[in-house]
Amino acid sequence: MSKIAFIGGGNMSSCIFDGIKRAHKDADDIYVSGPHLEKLAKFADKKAKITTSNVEAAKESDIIFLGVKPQMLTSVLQELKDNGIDFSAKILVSMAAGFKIASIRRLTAAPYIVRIMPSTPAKIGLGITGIYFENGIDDKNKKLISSLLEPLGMLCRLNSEEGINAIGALAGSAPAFLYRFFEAVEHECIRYGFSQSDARKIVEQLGLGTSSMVIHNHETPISALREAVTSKGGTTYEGLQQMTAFKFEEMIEEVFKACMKKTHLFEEMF
Ligand SMILES: NC(=O)C1=CN([C@@H]2O[C@H](COP(=O)(O)OP(=O)(O)OC[C@H]3O[C@@H](n4cnc5c(N)ncnc54)[C@H](O)[C@@H]3O)[C@@H](O)[C@H]2O)C=CC1
Ligand SMILES: O=C(O)[C@@H]1CCC=N1
Repeated sequence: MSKIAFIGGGNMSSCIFDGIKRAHKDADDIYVSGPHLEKLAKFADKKAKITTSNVEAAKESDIIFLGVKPQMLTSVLQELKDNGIDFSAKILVSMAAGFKIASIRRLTAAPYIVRIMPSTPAKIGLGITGIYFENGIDDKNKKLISSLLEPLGMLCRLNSEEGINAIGALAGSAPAFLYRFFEAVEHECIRYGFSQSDARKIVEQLGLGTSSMVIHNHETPISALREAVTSKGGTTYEGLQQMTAFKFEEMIEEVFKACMKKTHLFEEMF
């Protein structure tokens, strides 16, 4: 097994780390670095080598996952470069939104760079992870990196970095938008007299039942599933009319546009 490091031990690194540990029982000695050793204790409990030195983690590894926020990545890469890390035989795997391969290469001169875009449901093996391999990464390494990410759920191979940007919005950010919908329904449950605990259970079952209906009726257009709920002259129709009046589809379009705009702004900044 190649030696693996995570620079930054936050949410996403933790999801990927756990996935690797689930699927690759031989993946010992994974390095995780971050500024606060106490915050890395959960990795140490799972036999990771934890350190406050990004340089040490990078030096000791063949595959380096970059798990810091985009705003931190320039200084982290600069630090590695300034400390003499030789990237020529290493693979950098960046999960940062809006941080292009060209920018990573400018800072490191690394020849092998992969961009990935995970999502938090990866924590329970139900994520969607976008992956973009640049030319130059051989099939063996493509297979290896893919095998590290497959435990996270669906792996979506993309042909461009713009594809990574899109999947970042459509799959990376979208859980936040669905949570916002769930929060609003939970709020309505309470308005109509349900306890907080019952409201939560209703939202959980609503999400599970509805997405399961979509999955179990794979050949059926989602619009047909909606129509099956909407009795002619009935109550659902009135609710949907309100969604139309509030320009629901236009709102969703604007939501994703805003994500993409920020991603492109990041790309110009870094
Ligand atoms: N949270 C999400 O749903 C998704 C996040 N991403 C990307 O994943 C990356 C990480 O995001 P999260 O895990 O959500 O953030 P996070 O805030 O949970 O993790 C970032 C980690 O970096 C560490 N850190 C800060 N400065 C550092 C330094 N100088 N050296 C080493 N470590 C340092 C922090 O202590 C923290 O543990 C970001 O680039 C983000 O764009 C991508 C897709 C989805
Ligand atoms: O909010 C963000 O910037 C990251 C990228 C996709 C999901 N979370």
